[in-house]
Amino acid sequence: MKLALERFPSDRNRSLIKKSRKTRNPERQSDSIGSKPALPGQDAPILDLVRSFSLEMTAKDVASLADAAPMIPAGTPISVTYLPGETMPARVAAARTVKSLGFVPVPHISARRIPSKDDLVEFLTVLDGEVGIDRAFVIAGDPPAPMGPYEDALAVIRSGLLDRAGIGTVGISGYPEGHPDIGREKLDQAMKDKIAALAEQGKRVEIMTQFAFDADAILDWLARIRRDGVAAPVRIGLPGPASVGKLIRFAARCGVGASARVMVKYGASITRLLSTAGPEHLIESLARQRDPAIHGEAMLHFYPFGALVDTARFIRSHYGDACE
Ligand SMILES: NC(=O)C1=CN([C@@H]2O[C@H](COP(=O)(O)OP(=O)(O)OC[C@H]3O[C@@H](n4cnc5c(N)ncnc54)[C@H](O)[C@@H]3O)[C@@H](O)[C@H]2O)C=CC1
Ligand SMILES: Nc1nc(=O)c2c([nH]1)NC[C@@H]1CN(c3ccc(C(=O)N[C@@H](CCC(=O)O)C(=O)O)cc3)CN21
Repeated sequence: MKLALERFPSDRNRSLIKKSRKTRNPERQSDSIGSKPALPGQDAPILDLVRSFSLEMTAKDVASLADAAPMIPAGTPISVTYLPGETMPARVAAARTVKSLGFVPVPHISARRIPSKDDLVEFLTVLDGEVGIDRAFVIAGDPPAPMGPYEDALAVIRSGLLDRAGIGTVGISGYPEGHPDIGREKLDQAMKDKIAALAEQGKRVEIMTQFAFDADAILDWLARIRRDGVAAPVRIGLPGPASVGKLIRFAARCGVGASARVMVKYGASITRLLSTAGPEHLIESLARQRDPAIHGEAMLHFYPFGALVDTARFIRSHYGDACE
């Protein structure tokens, strides 16, 4: 906690930054008397949405997290993805780095990738003993069949092992655009079952969604799960700034829709694969259209896809006031 706070601009500097933001462009300021905000990205609906955002990293991103840390607010939850080909010690080391830099580690547990109960116990015991965690995210994982005893996220939750590591808040998945291999009814049922099982264990639940590019799909899905009685806070997954080629590659790999229509709306030029596209238009649309009475509690969860520094810089430069 201390480290990240120390890396923050001092209060004096912060007020200078705010002042310079306000006075940087007086013409734009006077525009804001009309319907347009003074600085895009710095008005209340957008800041409300961006505030309390979370991030994702892989075990490979440890070095870049140290570089990104000064730009990330202390206490930000940072998920550590459970990728194949990364070792358990590397995942634990990543969680330890997250914590030592003043953030909140959210290790992922990929049910289908856990070879045995002993492996899960060991992972959780080491996380508890060497890092100290309050949160985890439980996901089935991409393997078409389980590699060990856990068929899905519910099986990990029902194992009761999360208790041993002192985990109080458990993240589960959400799919604003559905899942290519799992039907909507099955996904809805799984979400309800996981929430019920976690409630029985006295755990807090947070839904962290698969990333998506389309504000309408996200808001429709949010409205639908709220109508179905799901009240848990939702972290809306969205990509950090990345080349259009990378966005399309990750979308294909993760089963996320990236139609030409949606990508153009997102602000990505699909004929320019090397150009960079960020989520600023998506965030703007979400902020303008969302209504807490319909969509419930919603925050943002950024997937940097290996570019943590770029994502942290993007958030700070576009939405600096949400980082205070
Ligand atoms: N949202 C994200 O960030 C990530 C999503 N995934 C994807 O999420 C899938 C499902 O994970 P959860 O939402 O936690 O599901 P879940 O554990 O809640 O399971 C929901 C239902 O789908 C079935 N199922 C689970 N994984 C499946 C798969 N790969 N293929 C076919 N059926 C499957 C389960 O048996 C269960 O009936 C993973 O398989 C993977 O494709 C994987 C990694 C990260
Ligand atoms: N169905 C599904 N499967 C997944 O594995 C998955 C999702 N969905 N949704 C998003 C998360 C985030 N995931 C990832 C996967 C890889 C990197 C990553 O950093 N990969 C490269 C570097 C990036 C690059 O290819 O340029 C690496 O070095 O491993 C990040 C996030 C995987 N995830």
